[in-house]
Amino acid sequence: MTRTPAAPGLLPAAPGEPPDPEAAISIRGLVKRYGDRAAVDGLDLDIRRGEIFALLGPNGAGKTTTVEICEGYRDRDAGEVRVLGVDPARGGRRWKAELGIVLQSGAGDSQLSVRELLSAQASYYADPRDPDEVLELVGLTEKAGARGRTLSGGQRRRLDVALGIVGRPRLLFLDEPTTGFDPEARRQFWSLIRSLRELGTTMLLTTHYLDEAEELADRVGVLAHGQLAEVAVPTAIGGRGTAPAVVSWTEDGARRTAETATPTAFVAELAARFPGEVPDLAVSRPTLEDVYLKMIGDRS
Ligand SMILES: Nc1ncnc2c1ncn2[C@@H]1O[C@H](COP(=O)(O)OP(=O)(O)OP(=O)(O)O)[C@@H](O)[C@H]1O
Repeated sequence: MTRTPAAPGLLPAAPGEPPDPEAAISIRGLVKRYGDRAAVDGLDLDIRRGEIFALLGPNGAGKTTTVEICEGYRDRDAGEVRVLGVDPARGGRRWKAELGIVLQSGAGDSQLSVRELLSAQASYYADPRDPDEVLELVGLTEKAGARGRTLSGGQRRRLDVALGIVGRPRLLFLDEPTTGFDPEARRQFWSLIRSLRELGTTMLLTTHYLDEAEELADRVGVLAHGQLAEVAVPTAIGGRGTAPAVVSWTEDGARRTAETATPTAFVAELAARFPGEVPDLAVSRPTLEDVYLKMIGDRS
């Protein structure tokens, strides 16, 4: 099979070819059945080192199953999987130490202080990050002495992330990381994730927040019925990059809209009809949420 040249990190997974040893995660023909139902049904996926990859999909699509197989927590029925070059079914302690896992359920109920929890976690690793630096990175320095159970929901999630990264993982799994965050906390969390990317951490993110995927991910993959419907950069998925723009404005007291492939020319013509500003002018393209809902709808 020939591959089309693409920018690094954009090559599609190649069904039928062996797993890519250079990839952070390489999956070929993955199948996982529960009874006679396939939760994952022949999945091919490569996640490049250093990228943030968002795995999207409706409830029950197979995201958690896929991620837990990659983490070594679930077995598989068929297919090949390599995570940092190792089959997760046979991953030992050294391999596990290179993974960071931020689960949905927090670790915040402890009687230990935030710093004690982090120091305890750091002690499991050969080359951990300095717990105080991690607290700074996640914005919890002021809570270092607080007991886990006294933290707010958003602070607990930050603590979860801190626990996930203190071992200096090369690959970080983030499962619904910002559920329950207020808008400001989400923005702060996003900037934390970007800082981790700059430090070279590969991240696999599962989220139901499409704006989050759009903000953070280098590529997104849409999973439906245990198969990948599409993998692309967020701006191109579902034909977004070439979809017509929708121009809307107010004229004669009514809201007008028009679809056009040449919005610049359209707006120029429109501008010529009005003496000043075009009232309430807006130009939009389909959002990631628009195309995602269409893709999911087409497959249900
Ligand atoms: N331990 C299990 N036993 C039986 N069926 C399971 C088990 N775990 C998952 N399933 C089924 O496999 C399918 C995929 O589940 P999975 O948890 O991977 O989906 P998901 O994409 O992570 O969903 P969500 O967005 O709701 O977390 C679902 O139909 C689910 O009911």
